[in-house]
Amino acid sequence: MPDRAEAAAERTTTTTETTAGAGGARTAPPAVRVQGLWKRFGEQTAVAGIDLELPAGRFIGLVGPNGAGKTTTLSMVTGLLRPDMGKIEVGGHDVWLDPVQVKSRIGVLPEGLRLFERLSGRELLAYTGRLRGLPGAEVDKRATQLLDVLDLAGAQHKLVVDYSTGMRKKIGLAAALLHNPEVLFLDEPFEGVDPVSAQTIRGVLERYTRSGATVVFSSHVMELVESLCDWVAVMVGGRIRAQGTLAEVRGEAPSLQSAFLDLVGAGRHDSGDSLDWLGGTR
Ligand SMILES: Nc1ncnc2c1ncn2[C@@H]1O[C@H](COP(=O)(O)OP(=O)(O)OP(=O)(O)O)[C@@H](O)[C@H]1O
Repeated sequence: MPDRAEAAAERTTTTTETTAGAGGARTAPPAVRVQGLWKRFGEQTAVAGIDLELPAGRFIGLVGPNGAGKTTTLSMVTGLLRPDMGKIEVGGHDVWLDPVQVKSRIGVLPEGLRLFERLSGRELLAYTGRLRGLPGAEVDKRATQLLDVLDLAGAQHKLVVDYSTGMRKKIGLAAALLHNPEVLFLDEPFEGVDPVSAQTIRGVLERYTRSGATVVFSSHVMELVESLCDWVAVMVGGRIRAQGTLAEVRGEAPSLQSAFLDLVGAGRHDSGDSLDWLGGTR
């Protein structure tokens, strides 16, 4: 009998969606399609031949333990890191053969976000908007709205170098959203963000996906993924262990956290009992 991890892996679904148009049913490409993706760093295999099909218009969580390969995967999918092997498409366009098409359609908030530190928040948005080819007046309007919604209006003239971790995440998110991308990729967007700002970011992202756009974000925080995402991919040791709707991946487990612990085999780890010298009387 398969264990819960195997059963969840078997629940993996293919999710090319069909939309009914005036001329009848047509197949919309998935937001992201990954086939046979590999990346090695020397002896270390970070991503071991994964296939992924992320449906459009969903809030998608990419979850996995430390070192699972999430950042490496997102870096390859967003055109920041060249794969050793494999094919990646975003909205039907090949990321590495058609990079301009892809980059005009995506927004990215990468891990270890590097920003133009000597610009103010507003200048950063103005610069990003012009790089994206938006007219100046439109950039001004959108920047003002984003700064307001993300509660950065008061800090808009401060240099980015002086921003806190959470403020950096928020200005990075504003820059990633400015051109209204079809797919938004976020690596740990809530890390270092206070609960009030997290709620604001959440509201912005929920509104964005309701309009038909796709969010793909990586996180370790299962409660967050469970409350935000309607579609989940679980990565362990460079491989995809399960992908599908939240309900499919959760299966019979009481929570995503519990399904995740089963999938990563957490029950087989020493949970600290061997540290018998730690604590107690000295
Ligand atoms: N530039 C690099 N050089 C060498 N090894 C790397 C490099 N980048 C990643 N790795 C290795 O690849 C594996 C996957 O790393 P990655 O950062 O993609 O994992 P992750 O799932 O994002 O982890 P975390 O949740 O801890 O951020 C790890 O073993 C890591 O040490």
